[in-house]
Amino acid sequence: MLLTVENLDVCYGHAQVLHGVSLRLNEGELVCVVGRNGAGKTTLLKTIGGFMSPTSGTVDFRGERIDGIPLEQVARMGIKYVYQDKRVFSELTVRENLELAAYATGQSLDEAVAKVVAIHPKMGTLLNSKAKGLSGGERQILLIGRALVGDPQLLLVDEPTEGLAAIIIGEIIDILLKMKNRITMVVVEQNLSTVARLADRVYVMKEGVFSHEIDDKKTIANPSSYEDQL
Ligand SMILES: Nc1ncnc2c1ncn2[C@@H]1O[C@H](COP(=O)(O)OP(=O)(O)OP(=O)(O)O)[C@@H](O)[C@H]1O
Repeated sequence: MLLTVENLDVCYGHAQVLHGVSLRLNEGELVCVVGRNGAGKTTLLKTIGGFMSPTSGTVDFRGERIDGIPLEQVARMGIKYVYQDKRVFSELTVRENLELAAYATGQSLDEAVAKVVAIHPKMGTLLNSKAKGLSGGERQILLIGRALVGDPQLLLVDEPTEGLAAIIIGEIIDILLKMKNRITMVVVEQNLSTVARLADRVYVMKEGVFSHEIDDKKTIANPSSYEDQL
């Protein structure tokens, strides 16, 4: 098991948002977490990624406890978080955005550029463009490529298709499919047709609790069969 989350309780102040959440993830798997707005999906990713500490429960990564350890240490262990907000360093060029990621991980700029070009060759023609001029889809691709710099072992991807046009969503799904099996991923998604194409396993989150786990490929591919569980 690459990641084991056991009985996680997480609070913002006095408000408890996650209640006894447990999740396991094998190496190479792509697991989707689905649920309505406010269900607690982002909070779960933030807790795994070291941005928040649980009030109780544990997070184990490669057999080591990582809950409550400093964020930089979690990142160094090979867990990267792709934020929901699609924020890049907009005044910097694509190349400079990658340079920052390269610097932070000790990889060379060439290696960092190669990572993003490998998932989306067109990015090679945009290296000198300011990131603020990128489309929403290109920005998301830059963020995913940037997260791959340093060769993480686990990628936490928060709503990668949110706010994007259907044709771009298709491109993002193709990129995630290309990465599948090479890197283990937890992807939070509200768009069930995206989930149907991507997921090996699905957790349905409702009001801070995992209400269902779906591991049958046929069921996953037929989202209308589980949309009423959201
Ligand atoms: N910083 C915060 N302080 C207080 N409450 C918060 C904070 N962030 C989130 N919450 C609350 O925690 C609950 C879960 O939020 P979370 O963002 O994890 O849900 P989500 O399933 O990811 O939803 P979304 O799709 O809207 O991002 C919500 O009720 C939200 O209002």
